[in-house]
Amino acid sequence: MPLSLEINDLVVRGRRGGRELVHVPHLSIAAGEAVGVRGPSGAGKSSLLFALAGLSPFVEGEVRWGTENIAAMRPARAAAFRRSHVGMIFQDHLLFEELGPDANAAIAGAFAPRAERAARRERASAALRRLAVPEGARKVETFSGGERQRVAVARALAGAPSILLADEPTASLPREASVKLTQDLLHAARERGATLIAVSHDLALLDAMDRVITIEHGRILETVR
Ligand SMILES: Nc1ncnc2c1ncn2[C@@H]1O[C@H](COP(=O)(O)OP(=O)(O)OP(=O)(O)O)[C@@H](O)[C@H]1O
Repeated sequence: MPLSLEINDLVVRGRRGGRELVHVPHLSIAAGEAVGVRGPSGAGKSSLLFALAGLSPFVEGEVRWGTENIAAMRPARAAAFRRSHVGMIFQDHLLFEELGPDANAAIAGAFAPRAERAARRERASAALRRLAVPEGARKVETFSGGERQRVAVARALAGAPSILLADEPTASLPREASVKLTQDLLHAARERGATLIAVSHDLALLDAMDRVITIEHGRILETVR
């Protein structure tokens, strides 16, 4: 189910009573929209992304996905919401080095009920094939940067998410590979009607988005369509 995002009076802090890392008075993103987030290092882009995923412990205000305010959820509820709706691609991938691509991509289903586990494995394999990740039992520790990035994308897609949150998904990839990954990511999001929010410095990626938001010092400076 496609989900829109509505942010109201969002403040993210690194610790209780600490300084504001992010302050967004208002932001609306339509269901199925693809939005890029850019800004200098330390601007608060990752902090915003984590808050959107309900992964920041010190938030005030509303982060409403559809009718649900993830900023007000207890950690266990937020985790359940993420499992059902959110696919995340982290800046440093966070892969399990000792496992192969299939196990990595399907990992979130490891503790799911049997039927869901099978469905997730199926979607993980389909995503790996479509992203042309080398098959087989090789551990991902032997994978190149681009291959690892594609495993991380496949893992995000394996949960059939309605929300895709990506932190620098094309970082450190050569131009051709980053263009391809951007296309794959957009295609996967559009196919599902998923809302895509991608933090990036990559101009080609930003250019491919419906809208680009610029953040500086934790504040939205401008929005360009
Ligand atoms: N838990 C925390 N406690 C205190 N400060 C934090 C915490 N997490 C991040 N920060 C600070 O908040 C600011 C924003 O960090 P963030 O990682 O969100 O920036 P970014 O825009 O994603 O940067 P980059 O492009 O370098 O990844 C930085 O100054 C960072 O040092």
